[in-house]
Amino acid sequence: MSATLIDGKATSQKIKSQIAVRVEQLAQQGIVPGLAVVLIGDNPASHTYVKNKKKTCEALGMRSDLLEFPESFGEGELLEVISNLNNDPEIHGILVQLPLPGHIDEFKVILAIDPDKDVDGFHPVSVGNMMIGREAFLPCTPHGIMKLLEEYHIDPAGKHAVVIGRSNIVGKPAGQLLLQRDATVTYCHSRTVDLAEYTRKADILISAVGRAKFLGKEYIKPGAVVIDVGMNRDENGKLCGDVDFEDVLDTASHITPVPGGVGPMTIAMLMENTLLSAERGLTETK
Ligand SMILES: NC(=O)C1=CN([C@@H]2O[C@H](COP(=O)(O)OP(=O)(O)OC[C@H]3O[C@@H](n4cnc5c(N)ncnc54)[C@H](OP(=O)(O)O)[C@@H]3O)[C@@H](O)[C@H]2O)C=CC1
Ligand SMILES: Nc1nc(=O)c2c([nH]1)NC[C@@H]1CN(c3ccc(C(=O)N[C@@H](CCC(=O)O)C(=O)O)cc3)C=[N+]21
Ligand SMILES: [Mg+2]
Repeated sequence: MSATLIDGKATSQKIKSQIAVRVEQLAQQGIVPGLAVVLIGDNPASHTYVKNKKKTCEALGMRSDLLEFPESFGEGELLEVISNLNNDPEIHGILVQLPLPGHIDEFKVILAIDPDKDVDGFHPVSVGNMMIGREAFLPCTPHGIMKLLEEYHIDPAGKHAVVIGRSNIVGKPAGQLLLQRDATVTYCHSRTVDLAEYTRKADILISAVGRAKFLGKEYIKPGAVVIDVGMNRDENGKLCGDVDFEDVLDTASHITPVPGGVGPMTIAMLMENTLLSAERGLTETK
């Protein structure tokens, strides 16, 4: 039996068409959701993602400003850019593409973003609100994963979810959102002893490691749902995930492809957060 493909591309299209309707409703009130993407340096992968975000914004009738600066851009200058965006009423969302050059303190930069415009969900206020189950901008990749599970009627309640990776932007919040949906959650990371011992007990396996074809079928419990967050290049330079897709196809019950799985959902959730921010501006006076 071959696993069911979890189609992130199709699911993200569906979500984006719903977003487009709401963008149109806002337009009738003279509001255009605006996202500012700040990109420092010339990491080619970052450029691809950022272009993707801009294209999607425009397709949905949203405004997207790309602010590009050289690798040598100073921390103080960046903080000033953010302060200006915080005060710009036409900007509803601010995304600073990570990673930042080594001379810039990432935490300081995230802290400078107005939590009301924190569409990445990386600000400690957003993280804290998410942790205690209050309203917050949810981090896009973990939120996208939850939407995929929902779309495929996979209820995490009572399941054992194993998350490989504990970064602040993917692994850690992914485990939290699964916990909120009543999964029993195990985190694994580079210091985990005998990884397969854990992953073979996973009903839902989330891999956010960043190593090409890291997981073969010996890591997978028969019938498991496999969510592959990894974005890697294989030996031929082709985009691939952490999971050896072909190898696990007969073991897993569901699997996300790379590309076409989690990635497109991340972008869709970013658009949704930006829209939500613009909609909130209507009901709140500041
Ligand atoms: N599809 C999408 O939308 C997105 C995809 N990505 C991709 O997801 C991947 C992860 O991203 P990110 O979380 O930012 O990456 P990080 O490098 O920040 O985190 C990687 C995690 O994997 C763990 N790890 C590394 N080696 C092993 C190992 N041998 N066994 C078990 N765990 C290990 C690390 O452990 P430790 O903490 O101990 O170092 C760390 O927690 C990347 O490929 C990235 O490109 C990222 C964001 C969005
Ligand atoms: N502040 C910040 N926020 C982020 O959300 C953020 C970031 N920094 N830094 C980098 C990571 C990575 N990330 C991806 C988003 C979309 C795809 C995506 O669309 N992937 C497509 C393929 C893209 C391609 O063809 O290259 C897919 O999987 O189908 C991938 C990766 C967001 N990130
Ligand atoms: Mg840095």
